[in-house]
Amino acid sequence: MADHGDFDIMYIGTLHPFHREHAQAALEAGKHVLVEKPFTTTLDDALALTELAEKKGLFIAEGLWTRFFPAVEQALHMVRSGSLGEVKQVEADFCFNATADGDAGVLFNKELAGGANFYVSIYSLGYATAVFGTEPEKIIATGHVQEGLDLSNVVVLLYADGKTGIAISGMHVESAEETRISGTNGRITIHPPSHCATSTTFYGKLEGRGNVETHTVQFDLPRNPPTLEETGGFNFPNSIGFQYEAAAAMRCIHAGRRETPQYTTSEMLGVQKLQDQVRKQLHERE
Ligand SMILES: NC(=O)C1=CN([C@@H]2O[C@H](COP(=O)(O)OP(=O)(O)OC[C@H]3O[C@@H](n4cnc5c(N)ncnc54)[C@H](OP(=O)(O)O)[C@@H]3O)[C@@H](O)[C@H]2O)C=CC1
Ligand SMILES: O=C1OC[C@@H](O)[C@H](O)[C@H]1O
Repeated sequence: MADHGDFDIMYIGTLHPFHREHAQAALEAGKHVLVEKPFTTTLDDALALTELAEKKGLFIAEGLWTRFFPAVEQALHMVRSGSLGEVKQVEADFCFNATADGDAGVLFNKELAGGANFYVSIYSLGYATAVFGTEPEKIIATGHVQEGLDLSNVVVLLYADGKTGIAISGMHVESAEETRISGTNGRITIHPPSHCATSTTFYGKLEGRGNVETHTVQFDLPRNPPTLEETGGFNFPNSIGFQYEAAAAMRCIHAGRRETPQYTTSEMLGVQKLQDQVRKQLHERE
């Protein structure tokens, strides 16, 4: 397909163990690539792909669609512009009961790189790295692992200056899926489903302990196509918001950029490195 199609970019949405091979084939055929999460299943594979993209002068990104939702961009802008004071804590979770979904087979298949870490951890971990970066002083990961598959995991990232990121992921319960980012002058909540959020609330500290002013922002999603019902509908919440990521990739390619500013290659590789450490710790515990 990569060798024969008249198109610029390939979106790799295949099963986890095939991402490297399929993205590599696309790059070798001269196509830009947007790869579904997890970008690859090992750091070595991630490095091989990004090096190849660089050599070929092609755009490459992991499709962490969360980063392109306007609500998330707004929240991260507030964090970076100092509205919360000095940010010290990020708490994020994403757990869902995978057994309640129809086709959960691959999620419980070790050979297909199933498990909570590969499937959803990027969403909660990605909030910590968006705020504090990918070089914590210490990372502690633990979870419930059965026969090589993590059903749930908790990752604590300790950064310099008393900063902490907490990322919880699982395939076992329906969690709140709310992200809280707290600073010395206030906090911001990215409301559920925070991996594809459409609203945030800022709580700014006022004089006196516990007194806050609140400001909620709501972003409308793009409209669903009129043919959605005929084509079977979406499987997951806010899926129409996938177009934010697609539009960002298109803008980058038109501008000759090889990565997105919302989720740079350097951050993505840093996350892959952390993920390798998380999996090592998770599986040591089994
Ligand atoms: N961002 C998001 O919202 C979501 C992201 N994902 C991610 O998307 C990716 C795919 O997951 P999901 O859509 O659930 O998986 P599916 O099983 O629904 O789809 C996988 C696709 O890959 C194809 N495929 C499987 N094996 C091969 C192969 N060896 N060569 C070529 N094509 C192959 C399948 O083709 P065929 O049908 O012909 O077998 C199918 O079209 C994963 O990385 C997952 O984590 C998943 C859900 C939501
Ligand atoms: O990546 C994903 O996997 C789990 C889904 O529930 C979620 O919507 C999707 O983004």
